[in-house]
Amino acid sequence: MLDEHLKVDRWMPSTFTVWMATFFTIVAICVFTKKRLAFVEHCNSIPGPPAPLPLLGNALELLRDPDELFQFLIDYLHEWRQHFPILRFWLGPFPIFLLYTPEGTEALLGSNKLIDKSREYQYLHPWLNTGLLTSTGTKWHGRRKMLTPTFHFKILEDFIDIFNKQSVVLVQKLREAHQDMLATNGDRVNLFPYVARCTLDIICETAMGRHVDAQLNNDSEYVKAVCTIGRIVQTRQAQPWLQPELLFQCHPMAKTQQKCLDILHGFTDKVLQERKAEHRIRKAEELARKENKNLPSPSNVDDAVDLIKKPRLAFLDLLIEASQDGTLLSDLDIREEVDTFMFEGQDTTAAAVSWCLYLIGSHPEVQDRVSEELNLVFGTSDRPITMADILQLKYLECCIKEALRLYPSVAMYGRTLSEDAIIHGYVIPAGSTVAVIPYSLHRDPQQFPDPECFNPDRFWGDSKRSRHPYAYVPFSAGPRNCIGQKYAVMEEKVVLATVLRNFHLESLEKREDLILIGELVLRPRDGVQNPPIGNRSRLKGKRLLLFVRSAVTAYKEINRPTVMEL
Ligand code: HEM
Repeated sequence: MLDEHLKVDRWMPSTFTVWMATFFTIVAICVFTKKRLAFVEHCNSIPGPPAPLPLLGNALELLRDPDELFQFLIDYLHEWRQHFPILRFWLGPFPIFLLYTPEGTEALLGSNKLIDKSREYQYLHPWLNTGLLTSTGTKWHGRRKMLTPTFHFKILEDFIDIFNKQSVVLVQKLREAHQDMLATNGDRVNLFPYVARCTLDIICETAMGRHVDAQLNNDSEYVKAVCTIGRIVQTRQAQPWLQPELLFQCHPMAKTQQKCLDILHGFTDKVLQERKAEHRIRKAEELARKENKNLPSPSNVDDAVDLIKKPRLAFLDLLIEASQDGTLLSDLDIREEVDTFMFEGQDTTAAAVSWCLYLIGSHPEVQDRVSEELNLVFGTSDRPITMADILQLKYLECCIKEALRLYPSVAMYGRTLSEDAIIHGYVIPAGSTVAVIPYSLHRDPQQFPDPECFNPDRFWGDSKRSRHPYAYVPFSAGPRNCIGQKYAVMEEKVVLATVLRNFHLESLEKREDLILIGELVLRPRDGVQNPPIGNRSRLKGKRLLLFVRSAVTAYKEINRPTVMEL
């Protein structure tokens, strides 16, 4: 009995211990509060609106309908930039600093140290894990070095066939949509999903060497999963209560996400195993051929690229090659990179192509010049587009660049600072989120006079020389710029040229009437039809309109005028 009493006593803290624990807790709270107050005071010395509520900051001002949020932010920045070069907001207890000047953008993106992605990217982790887009530190450095050769010009050249093939399907699908529309006495078709399915087919074939045939079969499980998971990520980014993992797991969306992940990862894993088997056979054949013919080994990079480039390989094959039988990259490593390409390479290009079509369709004089250029390069032939053609389509390239200036596909990208950074003379403390807003940056009147005007000539010839190197960053810039930039511009050129060789476009919706949504990509609210998440289905209205006729009048009949929606 006594023994038991003593046992209990041993576990009871003495009064001294309680006093010490209380004392240290109070000291810790005081130190934390002092530090926090100094941090808040410091952040508040950087230009920004007052934070009306201590814990919520400016969150309530930003808690708006998604239809309004992007426009609100842009309008706010437009006013703010007249007075200050940087904008600080408080998102709850976290400060976020927005950049929209070339100098500020250079300070962030030009740094080799500030390469950590911001918190918002973590919702991509279930799908992409930590691939090139979401990784950091030594992992990112190693991967970037390893993946750069897979975007070599000679390898991209092989993809032109795929760009051509899928663009032709797009034209065929637009024709069918046009016919359906006539048959149902409609006057418009939503163009954006057609383009999105085309870019999905392209990235799937170039990244994995497999067809998902999104254009021919938009009921595909994989296609639906890609679209749905994109919606889930952007929903979580916009809704703070879905961000903590624990709360998210209680929401039905978590189940939907798991279903999508099973489909997406299952597909990539299956293709990976098939391609690895094909790779082994190819290697064995290559070895046999070499032994027979005693072929010399490659003497420089170009020869080496030549060697791995035949027959046409997808990015996945190049990763298998680079993995050195799993010693440098495991199957999981390869999967996260392929999934990253699938994510980064689809919506971004779909938005870029669609915006460019919309803008060209709004400016007849620009469209005339594009048509002239197309006639010059292709005459009356409807042959596929070659690399030589792509290099000649200079004015079309200016249109692509100017469309990306006005409507950059990635409306915002952010970093978490791993150390203090000095931007415009302000010390931005380590741990903060800093984001570049290309939409505003690209409208700096010093760099782009009359910034709202769609004028592709801004990019003609040497005109970009007079601009700050960080004034135009649709593909980001510095060490973490877009690895797929060349691929994207080549793809855009082929898709646009193919559509414009077949249709004449006329946009009916005025730019000032568009409602912009800045989610994973910048899109017009009523221009994209996404599959619903779970049971929620959103029916889209009809906003961005394109008036479509036959394009190259020299050799194609002019169809009855019709109207298409973007
Ligand atoms: C018009 C089309 C595209 C645009 C506007 C675009 C834009 C961007 C931007 C702004 C970033 C930086 C994001 C950040 O810092 O968080 C980025 C990164 C990246 N992009 Fe693209 N992109 C496009 C197409 C593509 C394509 C087609 C691919 C692949 C096939 C691709 C692959 C990547 C990857 C892997 C990264 C991460 C690079 C790194 O962190 O090292 N992108 N892209």
